Formats: sequence, C-alpha cells, structure tokens
Amino acid sequence: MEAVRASAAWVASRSSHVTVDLQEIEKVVDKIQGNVPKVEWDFEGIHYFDNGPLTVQYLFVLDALNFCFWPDKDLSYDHLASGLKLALEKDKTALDADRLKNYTGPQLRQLLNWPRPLPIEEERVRLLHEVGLELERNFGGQAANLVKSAGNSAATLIELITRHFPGFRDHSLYKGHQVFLYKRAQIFVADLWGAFKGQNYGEFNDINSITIFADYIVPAVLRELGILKYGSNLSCSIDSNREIVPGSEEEVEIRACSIYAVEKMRDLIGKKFGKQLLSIDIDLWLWSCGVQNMALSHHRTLSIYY
Ligand SMILES: Nc1nc2c(c(CN[C@H]3C=C[C@H](O)[C@@H]3O)cn2[C@@H]2O[C@H](COP(=O)(O)O)[C@@H](O)[C@H]2O)c(=O)[nH]1
Repeated sequence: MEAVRASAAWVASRSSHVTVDLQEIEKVVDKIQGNVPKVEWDFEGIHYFDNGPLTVQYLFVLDALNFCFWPDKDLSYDHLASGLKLALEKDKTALDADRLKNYTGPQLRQLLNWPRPLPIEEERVRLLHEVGLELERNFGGQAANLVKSAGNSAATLIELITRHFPGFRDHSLYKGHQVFLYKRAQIFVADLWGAFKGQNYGEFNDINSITIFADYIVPAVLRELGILKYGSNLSCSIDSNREIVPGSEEEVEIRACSIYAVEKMRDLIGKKFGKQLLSIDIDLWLWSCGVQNMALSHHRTLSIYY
C-alpha cells in the first residue's frame, strides 16, 4: 500500500484547505501514552460470521456496498451489515454470484429490509452485478477463492481486487497527480483480518502495510481532536452541511490528510513509546468514537468509494 501512503503524503505537502497539525498529534499521543484503546472487530455484534467461505462472500458484498449512507438520515452502516446478515441467515444462497448478478434495486431494498430507495441505489446495484459477474468469471463464483489467490498478502489482495473489480478503484486526481485511497478494498482486508482473527482467510503476512480507511467519519474525529484544521470556507461548508464535490481539491485533501495524519501518529507512537501499532487498530478506535458521537459534523460527498 505504498502507493496510498506516498500519494497521501504528496497531497498533505501541497494541501491548502486542510492542514495536519503535528503538534496536536503529539498531544494526543502523549495523552493516551501511546496506548490506543483496543476496539474489538464487530464490537456492535452486527456482522455475519460462520468461520468459513460464506463469511468471506458476506464481507466482500458488504464492502462492495459500504459507502454513502448519510443522504438518508435514518440509514447507517449498521443497517447494511445486519441486513445482509439476516438475509444470509434466512437464505444461504442470497449472496451467491448468480444471484448477485441479477438483483434489481427493489430486490436489494427487500434483501436489506429497507423501506425506500437507498442512496445512489443504481450504483449499488451495478456494483453488485460487477461483483457477481467477475467472481463467476474468474473465481468460481466465490470471494474465498479471490482471497486464497492472494497467498496471505494484503497488498496482493488489494491489487487483485482493484485489477478485477473497477468499482473498488478508489482514486482521484489532485493537481494532475493520481492519488490512491482504496478505502473499500483496504477495509475488506481489515474485515477479514478482524473477523478471522488473523487466521485462515484472515491471515496476512503484511497486514501492517494497510493504512486507515478514508471515509467521512474518521476525518471528522481527527478534526474534533484538533489534528486536522480546515480553512474557513471549508469549515463553513461542512458545518452547514453543504455538499463537497467528489474529486474536488477539498475532498481529496480531507481524505489524503486523514491517511497522512494517522501514519504520522503511528510513527510517533513507535518512536516515543516503542510500540508498533497497525493503522487498522487506530482506525477502529477513531471510527468507533466517531459513530458514537452523533453531534459530529462530517463532510458530505456523494461517492461510491466511501
Ligand atoms: N474508517 C472506517 N470507516 C468505516 C468503518 C466501517 C465499519 N467497519 C466495521 C469493521 C469492524 C467494526 O466492527 C465496524 O463495524 C464503516 N465505515 C464507514 O463509515 C461511514 C458510515 O458511517 P455511518 O453513516 O455513521 O454509518 C461510511 O463511510 C462507511 O463506509 C471502519 O471500520 N473504519
């Protein structure tokens, strides 16, 4: 994931709407004495898990659809995770590749037990079809085979996913340069690692190469902590819930600076306290704080990537 780390640092060094405050990172690191509170994967108890290939299929579909819940104020990630779980418990074939290929918008809503159209529903349906078709074409219909073919390497798995499934190619152009963020591809690896506790389908010998997942919750938490500082126009847009255009400098800076800031935090914890943390652990801590703080205002961008 060197490309993610390097391009995020490149953006952070040229950023004008968002600043990473290194002193504030140090204050936070000192305050917690380098001990990032441990948050268990599935602390909410909402995910499907059976320790086998169906869990892998579930997590892949989950992360294919793991984006943009905020346009519906009642919808959240929890509904997606628990909706897919219930659907699988009712019908073990619900996420088979040949079914994924054919879902319509209303059928997806029914699957998730959601009473009205989902945000960017047509894209969600298109992405489900893409997953079903490509799994069938190259992986015998099973996400578990995709994971096996990565040979326990997180970086290889992300490369395979982004090569085969265009919907996971989360990148942007910034001042003419290509910036890689790969939020949903990386979170899929982290979900495997968390669910299978680093064993079996969750065993990756390079799990430390993963960065945080640049969504709309973690940046809001970093801003609240004082680590990210926004210029006055951007602050005003976010605090008044104005949408931030996908691919705009502001949007790319928010996401890339979040990745960069957490990498800095991780380095500092290593240097000052001699602890080698994973970005995944810092992400889950920050994310869990963010989703429990209803008052946090986050940036709003219509996007299939996060
Ligand atoms: N950085 C980061 N972003 C994450 C997650 C997760 C869930 N991860 C699961 C893995 C283990 C745990 O047990 C979690 O359940 C979702 N998101 C993002 O949040 C946003 C949804 O927010 P809201 O609208 O309030 O539900 C949306 O962009 C979604 O893509 C994460 O872990 N890290």
